Amino acid sequence: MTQTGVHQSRIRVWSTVDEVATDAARVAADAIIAGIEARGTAHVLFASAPSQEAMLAHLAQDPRIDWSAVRSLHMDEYVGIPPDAPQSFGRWLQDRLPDAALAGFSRLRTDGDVEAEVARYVALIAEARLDVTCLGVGVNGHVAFNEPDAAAFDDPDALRLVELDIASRQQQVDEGLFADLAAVPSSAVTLTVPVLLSARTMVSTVLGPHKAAAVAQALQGPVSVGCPASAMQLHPDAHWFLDGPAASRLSDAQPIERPEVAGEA
Ligand SMILES: O=C1O[C@H](COP(=O)(O)O)[C@@H](O)[C@H](O)[C@H]1O
Repeated sequence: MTQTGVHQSRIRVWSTVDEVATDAARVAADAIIAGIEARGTAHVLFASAPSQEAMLAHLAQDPRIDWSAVRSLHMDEYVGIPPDAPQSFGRWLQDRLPDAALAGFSRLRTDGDVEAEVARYVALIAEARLDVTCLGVGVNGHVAFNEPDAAAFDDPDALRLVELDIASRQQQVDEGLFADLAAVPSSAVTLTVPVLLSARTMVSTVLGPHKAAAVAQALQGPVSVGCPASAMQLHPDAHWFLDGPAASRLSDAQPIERPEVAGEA
């Protein structure tokens, strides 16, 4: 697939991180509430990343959400990381979900029998009807740990063991999560692209100038495993929430809402 600029993704650019986060959380909340209204329970897939911090803080405080009716899953985990390590994606999410959501949070543990844990999590995913995936994009265009040229958009597996791209590992250092490259695990388990995209709604929150190239490639480049985030062009209900620096390399190839510009909302 090499289509470019013909997709229906909604792109909104805001001036401040708080505005980005507020808008993204509102759309995620609407999808969660719709899931609860339709089926009594909503299933949400969360990324565990700094870009998601403010969005999740707003979402957690949304008084419209009955968190006891929300089933939360996460996307990926480093292989072998201790469950209480601050870099553990499962711990990151556990620390940020509201208390009422914790009973419904299924954590992916990789500190024991990884094969058995993958089988357990695959079964959970198979049962889930995902209402919304909340994610960001890596500097190299990865989503979860689906790395450029290693990801498959038609992957038959739901979860797989992957080696991390050097750019992904360096990103973790640059974000202050690990002291140096040697400290970043080299492998992880990740939900695959078809699973991420199986949610009814995609809420992609991307911040900062270091993401500008990946955002432009994802939204205005070809749909290609060279940029795994470009798969979102194929999703019928994908929403992108960007700050100005992250959006700085986008052209006007498709409509971009810029409510941060007075009078243009
Ligand atoms: O959703 C995701 O986004 C992050 C990129 O966000 P950042 O906050 O770390 O800059 C990505 O690394 C992660 O794998 C993905 O799941």
